[in-house]
Amino acid sequence: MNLLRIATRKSPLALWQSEHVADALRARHPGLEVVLVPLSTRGDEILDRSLAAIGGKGLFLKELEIAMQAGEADCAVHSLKDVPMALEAGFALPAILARADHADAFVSDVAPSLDALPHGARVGTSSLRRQAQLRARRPDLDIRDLRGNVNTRLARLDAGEYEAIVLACAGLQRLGLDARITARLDAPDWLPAPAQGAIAVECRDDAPDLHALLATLDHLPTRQCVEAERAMNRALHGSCHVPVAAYARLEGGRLSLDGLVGSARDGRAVRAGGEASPGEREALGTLVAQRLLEQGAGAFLPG
Ligand SMILES: NCc1[nH]cc(CCC(=O)O)c1CC(=O)O
Repeated sequence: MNLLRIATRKSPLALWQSEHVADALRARHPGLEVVLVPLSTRGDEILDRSLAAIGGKGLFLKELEIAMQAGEADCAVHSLKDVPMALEAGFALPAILARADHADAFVSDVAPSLDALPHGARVGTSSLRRQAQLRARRPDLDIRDLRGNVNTRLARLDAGEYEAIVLACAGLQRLGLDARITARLDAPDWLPAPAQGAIAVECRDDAPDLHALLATLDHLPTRQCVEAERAMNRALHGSCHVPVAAYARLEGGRLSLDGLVGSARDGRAVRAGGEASPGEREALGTLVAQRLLEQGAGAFLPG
C-alpha cells in the first residue's frame, strides 16, 4: 500500500484531527502518501435541531462510512466520543490514539468559575450530559441550546448570547484556543463524555493489511480506559439521548472507572465507581453500569 486516503468531516477540529493522524502515519511509514478526503455529513449540516432529535451521533459517521464502502476512502478519523457504542457492521476501529485532555472547559468572560457565575446566568450547551451536571451543581442557571462547531459556539458566546459555555478542553487545545479555557471542569466533581479527548481511526473490517497499518497508531493504555467507559455506556444503552458521563484512568496497573447518569431536566444524578485490572475493562464497565442502575439510574434512561 503506498497511498492512504483519510475521509474526514470538514470542520476545523475534524480537519486538525485527520491531519494529526496523517502526520503520525507519515512519520511511522516513510514512503506512504497520505491524503485527506473532506466530506460533509448531515450532523454538520443540520444545526437548528438537537443531535438527539435528528438521529444521534451516528450522523457524523454515515457519509464517511459510505465513502469507505464505495472505495473512495480507506479510513476515517473520528472523535471517539462521537462514535456510536455499536459500530456499523463491517467496520472496525484499528487505532485509538493517545488521549488528550479528557476534561470539559468552562468558558466565560464574566466569571472565573462555574460556581462564581451570577444567579440565573445563561449557559450555552446542547449536550444532555453537560446540562445534567450544570443543573445538579447550579439549579438556578438558565441553560440554553448551543450547537455548531467550536468556533461557532465561541462566536455566539462573544456575541453576548450567553454568560458562559461548556466545551471540551481537547477541542480548544487542538485549535490553538487554550487561552479560552477559563477553568477546567474535571473529575471527580464533573465527568466527561465516554471517550472524550480520544481520536479513533475507522476502516472496513475486511482489509487485514490496512487494519495492521492503522493499528501502528493504537495506544493501549488509552484503549483500556475508553473501552471501559464505552462498555459502561453500552450497558446503559447510552447514546446522545441520555446524560451519561464516564471517566476511567490507569494507576499503578489498575483501572478505575467513575460513572454518572443524570437528568437534564431537574438536576437529579446518580454516581458509581469501580476498579479492575485492565484486562477486565469490559466487565468493569458493565459492573459500574449495574451499580448505577442499582442507584436508580433507570429513572433517567429512555424506555
Ligand atoms: N460534540 C462535538 C465534539 N466531539 C469531540 C469534541 C472535542 C474533542 C474530543 O472530545 O476529542 C467536540 C467538541 C466539544 O464537545 O466541545
